[in-house]
Amino acid sequence: MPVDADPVAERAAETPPEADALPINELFHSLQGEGKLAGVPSVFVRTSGCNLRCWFCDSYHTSWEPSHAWLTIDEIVAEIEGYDADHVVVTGGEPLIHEETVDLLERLDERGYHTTVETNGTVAVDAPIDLASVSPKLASSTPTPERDPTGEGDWEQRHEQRRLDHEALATLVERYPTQLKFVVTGPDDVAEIDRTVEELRERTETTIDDADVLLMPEGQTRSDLDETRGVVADLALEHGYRYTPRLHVDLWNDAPGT
Ligand SMILES: C[S@@+](CC[C@H](N)C(=O)[O-])C[C@H]1O[C@@H](n2cnc3c(N)ncnc32)[C@H](O)[C@@H]1O
Ligand SMILES: Nc1nc2[nH]cc(C(=O)O)c2c(=O)[nH]1
Ligand code: SF4
Ligand SMILES: [Mg+2]
Repeated sequence: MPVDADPVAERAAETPPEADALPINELFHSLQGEGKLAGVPSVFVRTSGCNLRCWFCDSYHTSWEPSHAWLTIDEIVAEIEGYDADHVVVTGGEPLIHEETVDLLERLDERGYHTTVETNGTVAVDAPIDLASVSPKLASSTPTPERDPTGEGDWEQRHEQRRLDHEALATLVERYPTQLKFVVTGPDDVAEIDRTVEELRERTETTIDDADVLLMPEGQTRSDLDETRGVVADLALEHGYRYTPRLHVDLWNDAPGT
């Protein structure tokens, strides 16, 4: 359920409290829609704020136009404990730009939760993470002036400079069980996926199987996915990578809190 419609929002501070806190855009219970754990009931904690600006970002209100309430780590943990779930997905925005995300992950680990972190792979942290769900951003994600949803085009260069950090990616792959989940817009993306995976294999001792490389169709809505999912499934088959659906979009389209 989005924070705006949640009772927590009524208690939540609009400015950062003194205690350890995170800017939270939404906190809800759903089925993990993406990746190796697709279908698993999970609590989602969505932080606000991102260091990138993908033109296609399906969480516009955490990146292009961030909005949030400040919740203390205590409040977030209490809210999570109110659901009957043992999996927690920490996402954003980019959750790893906030130091306090590490504190949240430590508290969840102490309580025995399985944690997945959805990250763009540009920030390496040291935290108890059970699955690093890393989604490195390809050139096709860059907000060129024609694609920038605000029409300004002023994030193009910053996004381009930051989107791939091979050192951070290698650290994440070495530290955590990892899935590499690439958003695919079409066949032209595959060459950059091949190069990125190769570069990573050269930088790390850790084995990266093709089955750990997931191709996910770009699409914020069912009708977007109607255009992309077949093409991306065929690319996965052709190149030996894994396909991941966007189960939540198939089930609930682009409804918030799903
Ligand atoms: C909103 S992001 C938040 C986490 C992190 N910033 C990242 O990009 O990995 C959550 C996931 O949604 C994916 N995503 C965002 N917009 C998408 C779109 N239009 N189509 C498919 N996947 C998308 C991201 O690549 C990432 O795997
Ligand atoms: N159901 C559901 N599964 C998801 N897996 C990753 C998500 C994300 O936004 O990070 C997401 C999401 O927003 N909803
Ligand atoms: S990195 Fe993630 S949250 Fe940031 S703009 Fe891209 S998809 Fe959105
Ligand atoms: Mg999402």
